[in-house]
Amino acid sequence: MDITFKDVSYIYQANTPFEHRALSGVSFHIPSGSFVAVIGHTGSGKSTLLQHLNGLLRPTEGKVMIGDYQISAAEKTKDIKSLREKVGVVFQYPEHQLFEETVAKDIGFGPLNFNVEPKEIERRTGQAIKAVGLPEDLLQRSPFDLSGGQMRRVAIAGVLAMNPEVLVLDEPTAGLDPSGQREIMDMFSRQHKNNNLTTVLVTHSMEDALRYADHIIIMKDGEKYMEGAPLEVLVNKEELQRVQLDLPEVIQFLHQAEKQFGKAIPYRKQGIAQLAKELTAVVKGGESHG
Ligand SMILES: Nc1ncnc2c1ncn2[C@@H]1O[C@H](COP(=O)(O)OP(=O)(O)OP(=O)(O)O)[C@@H](O)[C@H]1O
Repeated sequence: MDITFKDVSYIYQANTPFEHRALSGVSFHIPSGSFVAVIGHTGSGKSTLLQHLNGLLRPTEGKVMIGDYQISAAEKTKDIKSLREKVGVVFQYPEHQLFEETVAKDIGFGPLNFNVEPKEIERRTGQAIKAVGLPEDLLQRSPFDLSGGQMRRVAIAGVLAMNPEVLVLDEPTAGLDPSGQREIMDMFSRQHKNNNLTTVLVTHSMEDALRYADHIIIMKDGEKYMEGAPLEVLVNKEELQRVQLDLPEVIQFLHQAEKQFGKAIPYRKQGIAQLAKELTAVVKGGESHG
């Protein structure tokens, strides 16, 4: 589904002494099928922005459009329940929301709420647990007997079992070990491609933004600071430093190599082995030319 923000502002606790403007005049368009990373310093408004995507928050000013749904302060959104069926949100630390007696019931909770038939719930539950890389024999266990990483996967499986068209991910790998982080992000990337999803990821990892996203939105103090293709936005050291963000490590490395060997190696998301080859060629080229 296409996602459009038109001059969206959001004020927490408006008209109280605690009023806080978390978003100011934010506009962007995400075409259906995109994988977008939203990055920005702590408090820049990323989570607030995400919560507009399934109508959990309504803009104080402006308008959010998701497919045919419109969310604004002025009008009531038609059929918000069906919007929530289509937009799956993985909140930060989603395992804190597990509560059922069995893993199967937790994964099937969302579809059950949307009146999906029991046979279909069973089918989706089986599919979702496999998708997150857990064995089916965990289905009858209590989610509270599992490890933290397994609980995270169960919570994610619950979102996948809704068969969403839009996947909204708020730092979904926070607190996992590095191999778990990579597995989960690769799984989201597969889901995105195989199910033709529109994915919006909030992350503090510049590496993940570079590796997985095809479009980047950078937030600063509640405003959109920059947006564009990863290889335009994430290579701009000065602009990133202004919002206290670092270049992704691979870009830092290539900048350093350029300083050292006097020749730039353009980054095109080539893998480590290919980069090593290109770097070797630069080093050897340097040697052979004296
Ligand atoms: N319920 C709330 N009431 C008042 N202010 C809030 C509320 N939730 C968030 N804020 C404020 O709104 C601003 C934006 O918060 P938000 O959580 O969207 O930022 P963020 O970029 O997601 O931060 P982080 O990276 O730390 O998760 C912050 O200044 C925050 O303190």
